[in-house]
Amino acid sequence: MTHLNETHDPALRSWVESANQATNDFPLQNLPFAVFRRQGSGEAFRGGVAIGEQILDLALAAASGAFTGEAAGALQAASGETLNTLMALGQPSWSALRLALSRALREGAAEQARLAACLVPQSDAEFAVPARIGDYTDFYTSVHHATNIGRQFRPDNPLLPNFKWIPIGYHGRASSIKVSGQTFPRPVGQTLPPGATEPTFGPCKRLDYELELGVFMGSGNALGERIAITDAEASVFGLCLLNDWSARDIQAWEYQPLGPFLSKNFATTISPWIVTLEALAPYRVPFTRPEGDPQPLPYLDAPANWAQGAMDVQLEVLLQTQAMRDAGEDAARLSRTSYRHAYWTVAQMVAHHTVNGCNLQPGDLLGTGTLSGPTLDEAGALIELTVGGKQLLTLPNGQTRGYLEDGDAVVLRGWCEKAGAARIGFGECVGTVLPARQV
Ligand SMILES: O=C(O)/C=C/C(=O)CC(=O)CC(=O)O
Ligand SMILES: [Ca+2]
Ligand SMILES: [Mg+2]
Repeated sequence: MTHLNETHDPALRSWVESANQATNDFPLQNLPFAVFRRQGSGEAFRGGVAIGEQILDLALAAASGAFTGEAAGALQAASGETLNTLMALGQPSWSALRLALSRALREGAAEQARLAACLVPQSDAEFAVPARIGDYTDFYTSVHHATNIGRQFRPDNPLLPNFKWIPIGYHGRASSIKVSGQTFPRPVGQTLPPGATEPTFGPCKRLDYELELGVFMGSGNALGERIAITDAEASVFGLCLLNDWSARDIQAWEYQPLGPFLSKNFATTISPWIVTLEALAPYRVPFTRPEGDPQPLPYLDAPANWAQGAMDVQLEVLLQTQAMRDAGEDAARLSRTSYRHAYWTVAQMVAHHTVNGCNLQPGDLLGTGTLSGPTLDEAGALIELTVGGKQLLTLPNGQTRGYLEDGDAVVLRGWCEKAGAARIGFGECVGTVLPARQV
């Protein structure tokens, strides 16, 4: 599955000075992809790779003839308005491009003069959704989230018996996925007030976020074929941050028997940067299950999945209210966890999704599901942190929250760090709630 190579060497330094700062999300060992243009320029969007505080413009780099061979083909494929063409090329091409970028951005590289002319400061850039997302599926891979939220929705039966056998998911909505910076009006819809027998219509009163990672598919599979668990990771292009905004009161009324519908399809926000699985290789950790839990069925089981199927990605959620923004106060942290606690891995999600011959295509997006850790302060949604809105959170400025209010901005962050490896980060995923439209 994952192999460390020269691109992971923590001693590597870049001629882009800002990439060498220890706290930076985008050192030479990361090299995540986005689609960007200069803010307000009206230029075409094109692929870019983060390096320190800069973006290497991949269209300009391709035009400069910087690379040869497979890396040059991959660079060309990353020059368009979406990364789908690059994603479709497959893992050997992504890896060839990563190696060429790593070498060309290193201190002393012969390409420095040519590529220095292809840098755009991130502070001058605006981003787009990095791929044309044909389909979006959201999984439910955290047993802690499933148990906590199950207590709210199904007090008698919080964790349904299929959870430990099937990576549960629902088909989401691709059209309302937007990039970090998204604003959206509070959704309106039907809800059943407590004790009532008939629903009412109006603005959502229980608006929530969900802390997730998004999985961008690369090469995918043909209709009727399946991706074996042992091939699954090679078909994945990379990971981003994902906020699956959720209207809990709408959800509670509509979700049986077919699952979430209008409660989750009004907005989904993703981070601009996609961190490749190759960049995440140093942060792979063993996948574990509690003693006595079922062995996965054979199509969901592989030795490599146990050995290093999980990933230690640190995650946090922060909130900045309108009052905090007006007072110039930073966002306050609500919770922190790690992706390593997931009950199903990326490889299991892909193997399961395709086992019936369903085709995943380049640019398709899978959500991991809400990533809650084992303790309640590691929860990835307000419905868990506030126990259904009943135990209010107090923010540093004294404001309290059960669910989200208008003007609230939710910030997701992700990063990996440990001794002996370079720290790499995902940047941020920010979205802001606006007042509901007139109903
Ligand atoms: O347990 C339920 O009925 C509902 C669960 C969710 O709302 C979560 C969902 O979107 C999947 C996830 O994020 O884990
Ligand atoms: Ca979700
Ligand atoms: Mg959503």
